[in-house]
Amino acid sequence: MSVEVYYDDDADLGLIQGRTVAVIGYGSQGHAHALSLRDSGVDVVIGLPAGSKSRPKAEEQGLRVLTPAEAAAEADVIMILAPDTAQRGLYADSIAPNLAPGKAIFFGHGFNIRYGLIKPPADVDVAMVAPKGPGHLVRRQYVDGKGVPCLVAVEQDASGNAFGLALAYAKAIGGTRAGAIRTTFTEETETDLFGEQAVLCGGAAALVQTGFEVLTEAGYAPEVAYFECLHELKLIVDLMYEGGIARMRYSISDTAEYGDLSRGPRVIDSRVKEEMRKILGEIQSGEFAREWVAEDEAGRPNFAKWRAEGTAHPIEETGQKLRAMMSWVDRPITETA
Ligand SMILES: NC(=O)C1=CN([C@@H]2O[C@H](COP(=O)(O)OP(=O)(O)OC[C@H]3O[C@@H](n4cnc5c(N)ncnc54)[C@H](OP(=O)(O)O)[C@@H]3O)[C@@H](O)[C@H]2O)C=CC1
Ligand SMILES: CC[C@](O)(C(C)=O)C(=O)O
Ligand SMILES: [Mg+2]
Ligand SMILES: [Mg+2]
Repeated sequence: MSVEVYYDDDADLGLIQGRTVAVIGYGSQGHAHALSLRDSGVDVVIGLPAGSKSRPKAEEQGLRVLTPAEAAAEADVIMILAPDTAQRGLYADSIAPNLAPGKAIFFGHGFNIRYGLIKPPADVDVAMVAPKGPGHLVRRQYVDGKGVPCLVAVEQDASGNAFGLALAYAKAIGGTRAGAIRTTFTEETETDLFGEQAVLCGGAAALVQTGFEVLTEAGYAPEVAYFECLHELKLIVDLMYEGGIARMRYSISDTAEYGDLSRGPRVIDSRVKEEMRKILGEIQSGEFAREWVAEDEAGRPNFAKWRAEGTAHPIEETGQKLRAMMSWVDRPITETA
């Protein structure tokens, strides 16, 4: 592999155990980082606004909860795990006034640093520890004695040991058990945004909805269309996840494989690839970030409209009815470990 990968033996847990870490936000990532840091012997304090609905959850887990400003003032390392759009205001109001030389500010995603929305002073370390999985899986893996691979990056090395500190943090949440890959804020941010827009969320959701529409508009039963376009996707993705596209093709019938090889490139054709390049260009130029920040500042009118349209899509009603028949779909991955 051409990337640098670091494991438990490369990381010194002592570097983080001697510090107080403020985890700002207690959602998907925040709860996983905070609980695993604590279980790794790190002094943890949670930063949440007074009215936050996450407060009772953190307190029930025995964590000390302060306001973001109070937590940032106490901490040596401040991990920002609030929503990306909240981070700029949070930083200006609560974090920046409580930074001091020698402190470190950490992120779980590089958006605000990459697009210059947060500009920390030169005398603090700026690093990222970004698990490549949802927070609930990060926590579940840690509890099981395993880990989710992490991306680790340093944007600013004021102390001279920012990378060591970030690796220690990754070890404390189980990341170096699986492997921590060194990257940059730019690479993590741009690839993360591209992946979620073009392939994982945007691309996959549009593919599923469009396939469902083509079948139902042609008169096929929505229930049958749901099974073919959404339900079985998990089976196929699980095969790819376990052994790549080759493993999936090995497992399916020859009829399916011939259809895949001969028809797939007609669906995802050169026009789609060109559109993907355009989307990547908008991410690289900052156009997407400017659009999203403006949309958020305007109260998210398009976001709300598109979200409502997605919820009203006929595939959702069909899916709700069918999932009620599936006794095994009863443990959402959002359940706390
Ligand atoms: N979801 C994931 O699996 C992944 C997320 N990331 C990154 O991790 C970061 C956190 O995302 P995620 O865990 O999904 O976020 P969530 O939306 O799950 O949780 C956000 C948390 O921040 C709190 N919060 C909201 N506003 C503020 C504020 N102004 N100050 C302090 N806390 C606030 C929320 O409290 P309340 O309950 O009151 O709303 C909630 O506890 C993001 O940068 C994201 O890109 C990276 C990899 C994967
Ligand atoms: C794929 C979506 C993601 O990038 C993630 C869970 O990694 C996100 O921003 O939520
Ligand atoms: Mg991601
Ligand atoms: Mg993302």
